[in-house]
Amino acid sequence: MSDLGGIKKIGFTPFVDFRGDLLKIYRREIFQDLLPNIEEIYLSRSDKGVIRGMHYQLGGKAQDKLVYCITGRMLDISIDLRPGGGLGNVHVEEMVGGGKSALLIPGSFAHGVIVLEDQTTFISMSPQPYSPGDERGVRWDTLGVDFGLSQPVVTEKDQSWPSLQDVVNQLR
Ligand SMILES: Cc1cn([C@H]2C[C@H](O)[C@@H](COP(=O)(O)OP(=O)(O)O[C@H]3O[C@@H](C)C(=O)[C@@H](O)[C@H]3O)O2)c(=O)[nH]c1=O
Repeated sequence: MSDLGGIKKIGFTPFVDFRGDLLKIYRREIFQDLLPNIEEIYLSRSDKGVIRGMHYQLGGKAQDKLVYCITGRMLDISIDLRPGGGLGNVHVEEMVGGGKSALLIPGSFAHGVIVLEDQTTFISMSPQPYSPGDERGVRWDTLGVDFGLSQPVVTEKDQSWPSLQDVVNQLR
């Protein structure tokens, strides 16, 4: 397990045999301090150019996420919203389907994905429930990163979040 400025990257060793392989992406024993119980699991599928996020839930409703890319390819984006030196730091991690690692993103980070290939799917597991009334966001095109997207596919909700700078100023 490696620490990427507050985000954890968890490596797995697949069990491989002549039929294919088996990858265990959650074991309570390994996650007992970080993610002892899973409350919700969802699967998300998107085509190339889709942007989801960058979402977070307020205070007591903050949602930790264990994210694993099953098929396709995507950029996983985490934004540090903890008060302190790292506030506003953006971490971009490319994830490929069937890869050997997952990311654990604490609820104190905003999270989103930028999808690089059609039929990209990922699984997300959380120990806290989705709480739409407590959801907030950061607008994807204010992160200071050029994602080189020619035709972004984004919801009205996600296009109308405040800029990263505004969110940072609010949290300072
Ligand atoms: C995420 C989520 C959505 N929904 C519903 C609400 C809505 O009708 C529909 C689509 O919701 P959204 O547009 O918010 O879905 P989406 O933009 O995919 O939101 C997700 O983005 C990724 C990057 C994350 O990190 C997640 O935590 C979550 O915020 O699904 C749930 O019922 N439970 C959930 O946990």
